Amino acid sequence: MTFERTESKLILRHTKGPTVEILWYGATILSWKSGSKSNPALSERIFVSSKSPLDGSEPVRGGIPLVFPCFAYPTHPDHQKLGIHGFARNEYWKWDGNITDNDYEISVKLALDPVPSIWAVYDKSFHLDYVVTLSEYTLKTDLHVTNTSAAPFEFQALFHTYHVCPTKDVRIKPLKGLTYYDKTELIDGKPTKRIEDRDTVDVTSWTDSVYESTSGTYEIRWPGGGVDVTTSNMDDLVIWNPQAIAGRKIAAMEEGGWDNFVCVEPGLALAFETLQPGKSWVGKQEITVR
Ligand SMILES: O=P(O)(O)OC[C@H]1O[C@@H](O)[C@H](O)[C@@H](O)[C@@H]1O
Repeated sequence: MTFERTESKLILRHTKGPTVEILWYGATILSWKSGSKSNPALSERIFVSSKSPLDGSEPVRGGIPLVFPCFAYPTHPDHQKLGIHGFARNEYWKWDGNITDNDYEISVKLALDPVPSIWAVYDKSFHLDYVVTLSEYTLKTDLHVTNTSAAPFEFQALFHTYHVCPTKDVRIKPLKGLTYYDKTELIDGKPTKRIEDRDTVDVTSWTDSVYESTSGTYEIRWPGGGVDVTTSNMDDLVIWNPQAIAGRKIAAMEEGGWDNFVCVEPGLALAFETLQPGKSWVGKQEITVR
């Protein structure tokens, strides 16, 4: 078990072989190599476009970008100066310690506090902790939000996880019966509200769906593989894949990249969480290779 801090990233190494790489920029998880119980060979579980800059000039196109304090373009009056998905994914995070380091798991903490570039666009005082834990077949991400200001504030948060998979074959469940907002079909600029009637959801065409009040436990499967995702305090789930039609408009997306991932994004994406002064909130994601 060990971890290594370089100028650009933090690397975790589990004694059984799995590794995780976290960029200081955005605290973005860039890589998770893990085997599974049925196939111990290590393979990459997180997609990053080969065209993505990793130098802090723009958010990583892939990985697990952290979305805070607004999901998508801002709608809340407190967020009007923010860009899409807020600022957490495009600020440099700081090392905040090694929590556990044993044969079972290794766990580290990164932190983000307001800096002038954040104060310029957001006037709430906050503290973010990001705890990343690696065990043999599982990656856990915990985002802690603390209100360090004198008044309540409202926020959204989300793990924008790009799972490596064969896009045409991947299926996600259980989402049947849930209300979702389809952002690929706008009516008067608003996503179309639908009820999911499929047992399993695919991303064989351009998909940008925000599911409301989800179960918090998901199965992502493709022939010969898959992952299980469990979450805590993340009420909604976004399923996104741009396919060629929207993917070719993204400069940092490699040609055909959309064939190799699905974004399954647990978060608070629709309503806002209210946090009282001095209080903390924790949102969690746990991904286990099948
Ligand atoms: O291009 P970005 O800012 O990384 O966002 C990618 C996608 O992120 C998803 O979460 C949104 O639902 C999509 O609408 C958006 O296109």
